[in-house]
Amino acid sequence: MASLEDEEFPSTPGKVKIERSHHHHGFVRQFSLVFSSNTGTMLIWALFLFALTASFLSFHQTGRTYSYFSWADRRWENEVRMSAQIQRPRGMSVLVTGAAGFVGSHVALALKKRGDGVVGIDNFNDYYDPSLKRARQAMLKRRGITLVEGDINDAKKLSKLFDVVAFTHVMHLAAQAGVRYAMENPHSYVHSNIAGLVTLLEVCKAADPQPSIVWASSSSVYGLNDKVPFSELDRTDQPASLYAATKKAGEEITHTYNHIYGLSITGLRFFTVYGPWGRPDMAYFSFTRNILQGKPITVYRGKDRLDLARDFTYIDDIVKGCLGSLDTSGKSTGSGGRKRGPALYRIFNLGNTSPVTVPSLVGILEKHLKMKAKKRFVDMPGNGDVPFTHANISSAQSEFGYRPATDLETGLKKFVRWYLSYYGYHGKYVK
Ligand SMILES: O=C(O)[C@H]1O[C@H](OP(=O)(O)OP(=O)(O)OC[C@H]2O[C@@H](n3ccc(=O)[nH]c3=O)[C@H](O)[C@@H]2O)[C@H](O)[C@@H](O)[C@@H]1O
Repeated sequence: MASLEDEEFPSTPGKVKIERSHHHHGFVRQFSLVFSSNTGTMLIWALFLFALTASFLSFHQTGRTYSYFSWADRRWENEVRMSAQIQRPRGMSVLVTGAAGFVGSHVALALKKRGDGVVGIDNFNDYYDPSLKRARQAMLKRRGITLVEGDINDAKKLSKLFDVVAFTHVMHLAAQAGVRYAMENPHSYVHSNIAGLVTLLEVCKAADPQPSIVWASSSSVYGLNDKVPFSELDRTDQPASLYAATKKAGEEITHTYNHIYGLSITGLRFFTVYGPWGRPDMAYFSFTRNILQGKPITVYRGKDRLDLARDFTYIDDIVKGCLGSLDTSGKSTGSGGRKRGPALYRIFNLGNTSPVTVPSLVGILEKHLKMKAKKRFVDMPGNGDVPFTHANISSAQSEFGYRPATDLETGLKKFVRWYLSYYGYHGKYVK
């Protein structure tokens, strides 16, 4: 299915969005061209082609605008509907963007497990090894979750999904992540975290009923803020990386959609999430790989050789926070492009509330791996890193009982166990 989907509907970065009306205009333009030519043969040919197209369309027509695309045929629709089916009283049907990603795959599984309907979408980009994303997809598939291959910039594909399923919620986790990579590929951040976000919001705004939206912001929005622990009320106007800036922009953009169109929006500021099936670009993951392969690791140090620290948060805690947010998000209030009343707009920190330094992280990994790391200390390059993060989580705690339960030592043990079972001791499958 995926390959056919690709052929019919390639979703590449920078691809121009085609509005529904453009088809119509194109058609009219073609027609007037035919009429302006004076050759009878042309006219006959045009009529013949028109009849052919019309019969093709009516044959495949199911009352939906784009049902004649083969990726969106009956079989495809049924599969999507099945995946979205709710199997508990008062359950929800959730569109999870970035469902082949680290947090996305975990959240999708947790929702399905408790009886909610789930459909995923992911563009399977190669920011990190796509085979890991495919393995997550296979895991979701085994649990009855369909993952559609597509980019969140593809408005047509998103609208089609909303035509097929009246999603009650969107868990928006598709993004260009990574703090330091923003210097290498700035436009990928704008593409996914800004343009993609707006496309998704436009589709959600137009959907009837509108879904409630929960999405991933980032602890990095606190930037150069040095008041600890970070509270949602602290200033977030001094981002240290383009990544952080695009997440901050997302918070402002979602606010406008809440304000104008009545979309219920919850932004979650994740604090350095780690765990099984994690992201290979993150420090705990690449350190593990390098330690096992006997390769050196680079440990950054801050000003005056101060250790950097992160409020590392275990994936299961983050998943609980995501589900808690979905459960308390209330309804969107708009329809037909206008809001009918106020809708929730919320922002929560989801952290662990106990920062750990990077050298301590390495120490824990050494212990679990029973191997010594070859550490190279390097002064923190000016590439977007912040010296430390530390979440105040009282807001999420009082709103939906968020209470992180896994410390770094325990969480990394689970990660290492997964890593060894997935890649093997020698990491021979690691690229
Ligand atoms: O909290 C967040 O919102 C962010 O958390 C992480 O960003 P970061 O905390 O920088 O996570 P890592 O890239 O795993 O780095 C963790 C620590 O290790 C350090 N590090 C990283 C890489 C390296 O080679 N050496 C090294 O010492 C970093 O400076 C940082 O202090 C994620 O990668 C971001 O996508 C996410 O948005």
